[in-house]
Amino acid sequence: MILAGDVGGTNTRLAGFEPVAGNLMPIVAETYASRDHSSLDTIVYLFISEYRLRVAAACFGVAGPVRRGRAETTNLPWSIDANALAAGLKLPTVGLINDLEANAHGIALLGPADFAVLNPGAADAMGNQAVIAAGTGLGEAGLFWDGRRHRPFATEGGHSDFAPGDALQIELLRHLRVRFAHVSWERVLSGPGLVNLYQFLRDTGRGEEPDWLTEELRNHPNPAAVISQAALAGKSWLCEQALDLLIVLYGAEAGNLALKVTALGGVFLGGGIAPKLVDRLKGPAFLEAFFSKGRLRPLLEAMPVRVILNERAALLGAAHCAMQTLI
Ligand SMILES: Nc1ncnc2c1ncn2[C@@H]1O[C@H](COP(=O)(O)OP(=O)(O)OP(=O)(O)O)[C@@H](O)[C@H]1O
Repeated sequence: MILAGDVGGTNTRLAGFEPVAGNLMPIVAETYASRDHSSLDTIVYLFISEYRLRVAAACFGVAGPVRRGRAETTNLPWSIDANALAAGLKLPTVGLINDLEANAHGIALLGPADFAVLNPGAADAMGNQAVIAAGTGLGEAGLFWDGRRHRPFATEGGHSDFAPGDALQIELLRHLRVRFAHVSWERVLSGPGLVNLYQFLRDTGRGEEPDWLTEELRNHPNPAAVISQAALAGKSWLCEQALDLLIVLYGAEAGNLALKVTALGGVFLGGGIAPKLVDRLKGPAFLEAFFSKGRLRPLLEAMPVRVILNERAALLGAAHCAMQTLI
């Protein structure tokens, strides 16, 4: 059995796959609330004992930078050590990679039904690719095209400086600088980022917060979902403004990443938030922000842009990396 993990600030997804004729057949899968557990190791041993798995190879994609087989997860108080996991699993090695790198490995294993197309791009699109994923945090990765295949690499681009694009966003940056010494893209483009956008609009007098919303935001464990669901249902003008701003910022930063890796082979939106907002992402605001890069606009228009709808993309990518160690 191949054990794969996608370790995020909110969700830790684990799955067991059987390699069948070079393909990965999913056998068992489970999603755990990351914050309910003290470490990844605890969840891994729980999963293995629950399903009585015999693990031949393992790889985990984790939300944070990985250095020399170790990772401190950015939005969780966890330290992950590949050697300790390997010893616990009685394996010679365990793969530990960034979760967006795992996502990037997973893209080649998906089919057309796993994507929603936002921009078709050039018919002969080829070259580097990029993945950007807003979730609990903001992950970004590139896929270098070596002339024969794509080679994924992790970045920490989500922690680069937020660059405002208009007067409202300049005001947003000023507002957030009071709270955060460093205002990264993650502070405005993620689940907690949506809450920051909403609070900015509310606290700068852009609209009234009705009592029912105050109540829901106070009591709900997932305020980002409250805001986006109220926006999609047309129940709150303030929430709609916050969601509209998130969509514009998603387009702007996806375009920044696309320029940085010259992603003529395509840009992919991963993570848990994009699939919930596909209809909004298909509206004109996302692509307009993606394209609006001055003289390079035609280059961006040639790039295919797709949302990854399959929530197991990173798991598949991690499983694929683990399978390579068996060959
Ligand atoms: N309907 C929704 N609209 C907007 N945000 C949402 C919605 N539902 C959940 N979220 C937010 O999505 C985030 C979780 O995303 P995801 O499922 O990608 O988690 P994750 O893999 O643990 O994250 P990461 O890998 O970024 O650490 C949470 O911050 C949550 O508040």
